[in-house]
Amino acid sequence: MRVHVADHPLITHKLTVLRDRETKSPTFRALTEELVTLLAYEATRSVRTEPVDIQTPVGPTTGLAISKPRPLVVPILRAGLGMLEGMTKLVPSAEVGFLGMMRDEETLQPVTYAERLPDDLSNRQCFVLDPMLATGGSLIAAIDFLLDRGAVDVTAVCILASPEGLAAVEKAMHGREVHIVLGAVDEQLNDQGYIVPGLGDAGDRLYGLA
Ligand SMILES: O=P(O)(O)OC[C@H]1O[C@H](OP(=O)(O)OP(=O)(O)O)[C@H](O)[C@@H]1O
Ligand SMILES: O=c1cc[nH]c(=O)[nH]1
Ligand SMILES: [Mg+2]
Repeated sequence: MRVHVADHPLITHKLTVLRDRETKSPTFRALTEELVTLLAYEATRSVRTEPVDIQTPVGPTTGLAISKPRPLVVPILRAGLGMLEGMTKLVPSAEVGFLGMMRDEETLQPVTYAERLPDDLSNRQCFVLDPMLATGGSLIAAIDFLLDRGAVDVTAVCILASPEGLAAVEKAMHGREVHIVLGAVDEQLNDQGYIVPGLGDAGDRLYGLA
């Protein structure tokens, strides 16, 4: 498993405002989108391309374009939805699939309540979006879902992770190649499975519903 923590003062600045409990939903949503755009730049570094012949106003040349089949972007509802716009701004040709998951707050186990993905993901590059990698249960379930459908290449884009969650994902992957791009790795999980210092409940802060 490859983990890349994006280290950039703009990301750190935006994360600080995002974490602040005084930051209200409209600003939280805007910052989430901006952060994803910065993280997506790194996450798409190995997006597959193919040569294309074009004519510039001056003459012919061969450039590179994102190859087919198109990359698949999968936001994990609800909080991952707040990251979708930032990602598709950068990769407008991407296809979008959806996974609805909620963590049972007693057991901390993920429950999948919705799925809308292509049946056959063989030969697809997939980008999973979820702001919070806490125990890792939701991300492990999402990645397993994609790999079981034949995805060959999975990159997760998360805003924050806990060290415990990252270790859990690594263990669950059994050497299968996944890539995780993060804004920061925080100190730890608390007894309720929240990332500390974290930013609280990302879904509630984006959408304001419990
Ligand atoms: O790593 P884990 O311990 O599985 O926790 C992380 C998950 O928890 C949050 O979703 P939540 O279950 O709160 O659903 P929501 O997005 O609808 O708020 C978050 O967006 C992740 O999906
Ligand atoms: O800190 C956390 C943990 C899980 N889900 C969140 O939204 N925040
Ligand atoms: Mg939530």
